[in-house]
Amino acid sequence: MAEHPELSAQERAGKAFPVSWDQFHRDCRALTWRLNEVGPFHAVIAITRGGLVPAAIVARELGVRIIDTVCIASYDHTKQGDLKVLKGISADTAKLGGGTGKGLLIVDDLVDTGKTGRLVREMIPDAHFATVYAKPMGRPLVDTFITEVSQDTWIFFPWDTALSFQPPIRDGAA
Ligand SMILES: O=P(O)(O)OC[C@H]1O[C@H](OP(=O)(O)OP(=O)(O)O)[C@H](O)[C@@H]1O
Ligand SMILES: Nc1nc2[nH]cnc2c(=O)[nH]1
Ligand SMILES: [Mg+2]
Repeated sequence: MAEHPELSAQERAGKAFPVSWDQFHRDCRALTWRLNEVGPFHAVIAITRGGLVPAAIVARELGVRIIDTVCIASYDHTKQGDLKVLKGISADTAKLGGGTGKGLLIVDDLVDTGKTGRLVREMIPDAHFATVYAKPMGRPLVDTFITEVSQDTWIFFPWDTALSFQPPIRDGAA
């Protein structure tokens, strides 16, 4: 990853993994089937912003109505900078997790390098950490995930993309 610092993470990734709304919903439901065996959970904590969408689906399926956020900014589109915690978990949620996060479920869309996940884990080490997708570097940080993609893959989420014309494969389309 560090060989071409001038390139964005997406440019270094090379491979594209586009995910449709339909596929994402399906993968979130598959994630919930696994989490249902681990819970129950007192609350769901979404790592914003990407974690908001899976958190809504997972919380609906698990019947959890207490949803909190940890707001972290790092990637400026596709370049990762220093992580900034803009908002931590609320005092009410921290109390539900006994201070260490026991019985709390952290949800994010993906782990890549694992930097974001590691930061949140440090805040509440006993919480369960679930993501929909995982890349090898971040995978050891996650307790439950659905699909692993290679480190050189960039995942395109449906809220970041739109339908557009693609040239035929014969003419050089990816
Ligand atoms: O494992 P890492 O290398 O830390 O990367 C994973 C994080 O990167 C993305 O968030 P991003 O910082 O792009 O913010 P966003 O969720 O607001 O889009 C993604 O949603 C994860 O939270
Ligand atoms: N959309 C998106 N954001 C990321 N942030 C870190 N890795 C990724 C990725 O593969 N896709
Ligand atoms: Mg994110």
